[in-house]
Amino acid sequence: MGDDVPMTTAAPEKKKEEEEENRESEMEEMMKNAVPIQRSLDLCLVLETPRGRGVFASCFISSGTILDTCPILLLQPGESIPGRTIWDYSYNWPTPNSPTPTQAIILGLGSMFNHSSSRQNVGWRRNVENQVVVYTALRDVRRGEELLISYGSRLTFRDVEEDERRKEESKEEEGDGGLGGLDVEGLF
Ligand SMILES: C[S@@+](CC[C@H](N)C(=O)[O-])C[C@H]1O[C@@H](n2cnc3c(N)ncnc32)[C@H](O)[C@@H]1O
Repeated sequence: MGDDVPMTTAAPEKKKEEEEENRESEMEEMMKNAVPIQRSLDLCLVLETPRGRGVFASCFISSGTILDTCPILLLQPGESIPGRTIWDYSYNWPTPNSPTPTQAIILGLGSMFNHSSSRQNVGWRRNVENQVVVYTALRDVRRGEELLISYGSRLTFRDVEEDERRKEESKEEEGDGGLGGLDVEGLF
């Protein structure tokens, strides 16, 4: 008994190492398909604006900054969702095997960008392969300015900018003047 060599811990240790190596190579494999996410920390959500909730610059943002990379929820062609509201948060999305585009719900902050016909300062681009939308500052943006995209010309709601324009026009006719933009710099 005294001369017996005790069982070493080498076998379980080796097994552990192998498992760790396997985990690492599985992870490496998985990371080959990773989509890089770029986003700015200089954004905030303002809850009550004439357009509802909106995304604003909490610091100066320089032209060309990637503001966010948002994943999407792709709907099936022809898929219908009861209720209208969700469609206000969807974009047309090309589908490889279908002649007609389907709809995609934009997840994250992407769904919070409001529309402007004349003062948009954010551009967006679909990355169809990775199923993300990338939002980029089109010009320098001041702290406190709202970040606005274009939804195109077929709006499903009454555009506050139109109302503002009409108000300004009637003011101009009365001898007042100037088109104002929403600016919440005082809030920060
Ligand atoms: C994608 S959501 C944007 C986030 C929305 N403001 C919220 O609070 O959830 C689109 C909706 O925002 C509102 N909206 C966006 N731009 C607008 C604008 N220029 N005038 C009025 N409402 C606007 C409309 O209600 C529209 O259906």
